[in-house]
Amino acid sequence: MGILSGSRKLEELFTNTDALPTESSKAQTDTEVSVYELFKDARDKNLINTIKLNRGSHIKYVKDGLKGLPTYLVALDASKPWLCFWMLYSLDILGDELSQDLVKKGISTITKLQNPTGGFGGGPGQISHAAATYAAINALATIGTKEAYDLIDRETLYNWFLKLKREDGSFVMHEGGEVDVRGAYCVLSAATLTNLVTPELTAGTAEWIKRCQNYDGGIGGEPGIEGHGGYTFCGLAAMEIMGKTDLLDIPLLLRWATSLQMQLEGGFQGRPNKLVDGCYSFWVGGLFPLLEAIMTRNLPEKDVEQSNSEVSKYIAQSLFDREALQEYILIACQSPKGGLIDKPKRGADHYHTCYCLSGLSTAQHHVIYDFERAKGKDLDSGARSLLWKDDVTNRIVLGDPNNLINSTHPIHNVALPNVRKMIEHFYGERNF
Ligand SMILES: CC(C)=CCC/C(C)=C/CC/C(C)=C/COP(=O)(O)OP(=O)(O)O
Ligand SMILES: [Zn+2]
Repeated sequence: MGILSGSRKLEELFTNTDALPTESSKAQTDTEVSVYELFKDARDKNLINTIKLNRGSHIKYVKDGLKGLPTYLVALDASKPWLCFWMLYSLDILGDELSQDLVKKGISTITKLQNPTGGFGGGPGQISHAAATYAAINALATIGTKEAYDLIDRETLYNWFLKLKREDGSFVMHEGGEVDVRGAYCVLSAATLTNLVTPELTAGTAEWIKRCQNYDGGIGGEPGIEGHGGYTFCGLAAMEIMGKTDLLDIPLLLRWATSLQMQLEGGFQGRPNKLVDGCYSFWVGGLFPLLEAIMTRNLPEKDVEQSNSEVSKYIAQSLFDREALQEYILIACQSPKGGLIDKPKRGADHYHTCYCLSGLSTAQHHVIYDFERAKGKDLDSGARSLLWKDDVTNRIVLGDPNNLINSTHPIHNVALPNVRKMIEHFYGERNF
């Protein structure tokens, strides 16, 4: 179906029959057929304004998953920290307080994954991996207790980070492993939360990520590779951590990202001409708070001060269709059995549950960078991560007002207060 180049509400699709797919243009893929039918049904029953997030059944899905964790772990043997993160984060963002028992289990699972030579593996006895380490640190941030923070051996972690670093500034995913932009993001996100970002760690990395941006604006896994939402998020967030987004072509990236929101579904593709998938609600949807902050920061002073200026108003109104994304997630991505999904007719899994919820949170909240507080100060990456705040005056909650979930941090994808708590723990009192 046609690519949505501007913001177009699905509501418009429902009231304007010209905008609906015609016999000749509709039903090009199974996803489009299912989504079309689901949306038509929702329109016929006038459900859009009362549509509900099935919070209770998603919480139950995650909790049942936690009970069955030993079974999952056979199939997903190398993904233990990811499962911990996806599940604990999903509960947290849905507003379900983590029980003492869960906190204890989370800490004991992650303790067993830490290697004496630094970093965390995907399972006990497995070599350390950048993605597993990122997930372990995010899970510990979500648990949010002193015991969770203090299990991290920062000295060996830092030395291991340096072992992943290559001369050209890129990072491998594990010793002897493949290079890609996920490595830079995973290392720098984890290093920011644990106060380990140094000039030695970041030397050359921004220049290497710049080489991963393509002619169309998207960022690929490594230089010369097609851009993809997952890698683009990693590249942009890593650049933001280093304060080096000026090296990227931001207008081109913005154009690429906006073109991935589909008119029919309201959800995002991960790259042009591919299918919409619920997880890109975060990997692509999550680019917009970062892009908004970067563009606002780059505005000439007069546009910022003049709050009614066209350009700052345009940026503040959001760069993507926040309602259409919520429609896709709420109508097409909720499994009737609990948990969230890639697209209709697929089964739920914990990865899609986590990233559909992160995307929902990003669409509901307007999380902004407090650049006024940053002005004129030379802040480290931890201090900059603390400057993100939830602009409560600009929330959009589609359907039932109880659909509102907690806000997530645009760089780390951990609930905002948990990022604050962990940074305050590792950096001490921040004076700015
Ligand atoms: C922090 C971290 C580890 C981030 C991971 C980011 C992420 C989701 C990367 C995706 C990589 C990729 C090329 C998927 C394409 O799969 P596909 O061809 O099956 O999917 P597509 O058709 O939707 O492109
Ligand atoms: Zn997916």
